[in-house]
Amino acid sequence: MARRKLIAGNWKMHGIAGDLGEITRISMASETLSDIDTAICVPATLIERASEAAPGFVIGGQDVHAEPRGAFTGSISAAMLVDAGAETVIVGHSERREAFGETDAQVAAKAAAALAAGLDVIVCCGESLDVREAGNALETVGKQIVASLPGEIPEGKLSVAYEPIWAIGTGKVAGPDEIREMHAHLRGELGKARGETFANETKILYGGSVKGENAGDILHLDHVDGALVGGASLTADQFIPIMNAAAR
Ligand SMILES: O=C(CO)COP(=O)(O)O
Repeated sequence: MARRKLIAGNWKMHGIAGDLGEITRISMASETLSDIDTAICVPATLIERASEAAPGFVIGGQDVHAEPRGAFTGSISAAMLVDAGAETVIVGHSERREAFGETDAQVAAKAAAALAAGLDVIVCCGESLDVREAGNALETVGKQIVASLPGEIPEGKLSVAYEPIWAIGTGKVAGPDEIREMHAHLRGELGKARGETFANETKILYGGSVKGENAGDILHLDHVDGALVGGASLTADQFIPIMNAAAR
């Protein structure tokens, strides 16, 4: 089954209004690549302006609260993201799991809230270097992703991003065999947990030091349906070559 590739950028805590030109340029390039999907997940402060700067281009958030409203200082609800113009959101990024202690169950609740508001969701998973070196990466990440999925998942609304923590922002990329093996394992686990149809339609993205120079080698591996890109999503000059590699 052919899954459309998704190239999603995660700006993390980078970007102010003066950087929106990068999104405009990325958006214009995406219009020429009709076979792939593209999105940029910006800081919450930029969602509305990025949506206005690039009409028709998918802008996303980087986190969402599981509750619809309430006394949660500093948090953003799914409805607020939609109101600002977001169409997708990342949940369960390892930086949030590590820095804010987010559990699989909390990630699943966030994903459920986002889906209920009509957002697409990218659920992240990935192992630490210790886990990889102990030989437990497949088992750990397989369990993590299954436990991070919400109960109800409308068709085509959820993607998974496999991001080995040791490859994020380090310039170290997982090897082709490691990526292929993990993605195949995750698809198998998704199949066992949610059925073959769900497993086959769910995009599994790779993330961790993806750049224009390595994207072509990663994006056409079996079971790799796109990329979640950090540093190289911050400028059009670096992001567009990754989009082009996906479209080849
Ligand atoms: O964490 C990532 C994307 O969510 C990956 O970041 P880098 O591409 O900067 O390694």
